[in-house]
Order: sequence, then structure tokens, then C-alpha cells
Amino acid sequence: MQMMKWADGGKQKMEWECRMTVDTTPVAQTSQSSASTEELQTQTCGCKGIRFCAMCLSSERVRKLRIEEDKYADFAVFVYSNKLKRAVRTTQLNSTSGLEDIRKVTNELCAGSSESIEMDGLMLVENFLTAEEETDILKMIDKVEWVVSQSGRRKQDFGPKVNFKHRKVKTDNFEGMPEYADFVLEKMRSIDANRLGNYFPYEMCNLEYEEVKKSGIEMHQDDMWIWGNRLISINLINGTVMTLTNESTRQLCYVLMPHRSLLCMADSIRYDWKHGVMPYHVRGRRIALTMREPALAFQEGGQLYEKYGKELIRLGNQRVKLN
Ligand SMILES: O=C(O)CCC(=O)C(=O)O
Ligand SMILES: [Fe+2]
Repeated sequence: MQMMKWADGGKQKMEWECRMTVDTTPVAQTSQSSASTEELQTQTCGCKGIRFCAMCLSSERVRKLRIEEDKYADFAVFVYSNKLKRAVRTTQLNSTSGLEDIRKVTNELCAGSSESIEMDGLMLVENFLTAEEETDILKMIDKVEWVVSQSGRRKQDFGPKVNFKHRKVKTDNFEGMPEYADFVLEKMRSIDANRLGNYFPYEMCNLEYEEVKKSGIEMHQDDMWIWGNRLISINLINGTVMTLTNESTRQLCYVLMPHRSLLCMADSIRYDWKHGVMPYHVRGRRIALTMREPALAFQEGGQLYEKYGKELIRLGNQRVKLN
């Protein structure tokens, strides 16, 4: 299998963005060309810097960045077991394994003598939404215009624009969360009031991934200045794999996220690990409904509450009616 890594060390400039992410070097991506790639190349995509999708895969910019290497090749590989609530070591997978192999190993896991690690702060809720609830939410999501984003994704942003480098926030286009946010937040509270209750996001970003576009999201950590502990991601239409890497312990963990599941990444998973979605783990169309809560400094009593937090929290509590 051919691997790609990025020659610029993964650093990239990002100014006013609607959302998160401190991007660093992405994990190797399998490079499979598809018949439709060439047709897509004539279109305009949103990729810049280290990012790529099917449309720009063979552009001059992307070709210059590629070198043959897999950054995580020597990491110990684990798969997350939602039954055991632990990540179990496997030698059947490597750092570029495909979706079907990861699914097989995950489904065949059993409590045994394999080395395993606690995944503090990782919570996977299978069947978080029923099929009917998913259909209702999707209808509302698809009423809103999609905007081309990076790495083959499209997005719908409900949140502030943030200049991560200069630590500035603009709220000009932020009118509140879409009306279906209340249903989602109430369902989270009803499932686990302790861990998922009391969640008042001031950002919701729906991300659309498509297999044909080779959509993915590079290994990254969400920004820690503005966004708080719990990152939420709900899998609509199709599930996928969340890849987690811990560079200090040199461990990689695959978390199989079924269709209609919710993933919460908090505590050490949020702060000690990176996460990403590999394009070759995407099937068909997938929508990730993601949410972020205020960092402590932006909450009442925090240093940035008066300057930014108060207004952001007020807007986060407003609802936008969808026609
Ligand atoms: O696609 C997902 O589930 C996660 C996306 C993500 O990590 C992000 O938006 O920061
Ligand atoms: Fe993220």
C-alpha cells in the first residue's frame, strides 16, 4: 500500500476560522485513485496548506507536500471496546488499517489476556439516536446551506469566527444554535446527566464527509483556548472510525463509531491524544454533528467572561428557526 506524509511538518497558517483545531502532521493516508478523481480536479475545493481531498490530490501543491512515510508505523495499535470500556492491544491491525479490518477486530474482541489501557474521558453511546430521530434531524440539517470546507468536507457553522493565532473572536454572523440543538442536548442529559448533562455549547458545526471526495480530517487537537473539555460528535447517515494517537506513549487507538452513535472526547483523550478521521474510513456520505462548550476562562468567573464569554454564552443559548 502506498503511504503519504507531509513534508512541511504539518504547520499551517489559519486565520479567521469558524471552528477549532490546532492542526499538526496528519497520519499517512492511503492513496487510492478513483475514476472520478480527474473529473473532480477541475472543480474548486476548500483545501489549503497541508490539506487535500479528491479534487486537489494531484495538484502541484499537494504533490510537493507528499513524501513516502507513515508517521505512526511503529505505534502500538489498540482498538476501543465499548463493552470493556478499554482499548485492547491488537497485532492484527496497523497504523493504516482499513474500516472493514477494524470493524472485524472490534467485533471479535473479548476480555482476555491482551494488554489494555483505560481510555479516560472517552464515551461512546451506541444508538444515541433512533432511526426516526435521525431522519428528523437530517431533514432540518439539509435545509441549511452547506459551505465548502477543507480536506473534501462541507460544513454548516453555528458559532463565532475565531482568530486562533491572535486570540480574537467575532460574533457578527453568529445568531445562535439551530432549533434541533435542544432535542440533542436534552437527549444527552437524559442518557447520562453526570457526563453529558449541563452541556451548553457555543458552537455547533455539522461536517459532511463523502467517500467520493476522499473527505477526512487530519490528526489534530481542538483548540484549547476557546473550547472546553467535552467535544461531542454524533454520526449521522454512516458511522466511521475515530483514530486517536498519543505521541508521548506512541499508541494509536481505533474507535469504531457506529451510525447514530455519539462520541464524547474529554479529559486525557481531549488533552493528551490527537484525533482524526481518515478518508479511507469514510463510506458514502457521513454527517458529523459536532459541538463544543466554553473553556473555563470563558465561563462565568473566568478571565475572558466579560470580554467574550458572556456574549458567546448568550448567543449559544439562542435558537435559530429553520424554515
Ligand atoms: O468528524 C468527526 O466526528 C470529528 C470532527 C472533528 O474532530 C472536529 O471537527 O474537530
Ligand atoms: Fe476535532
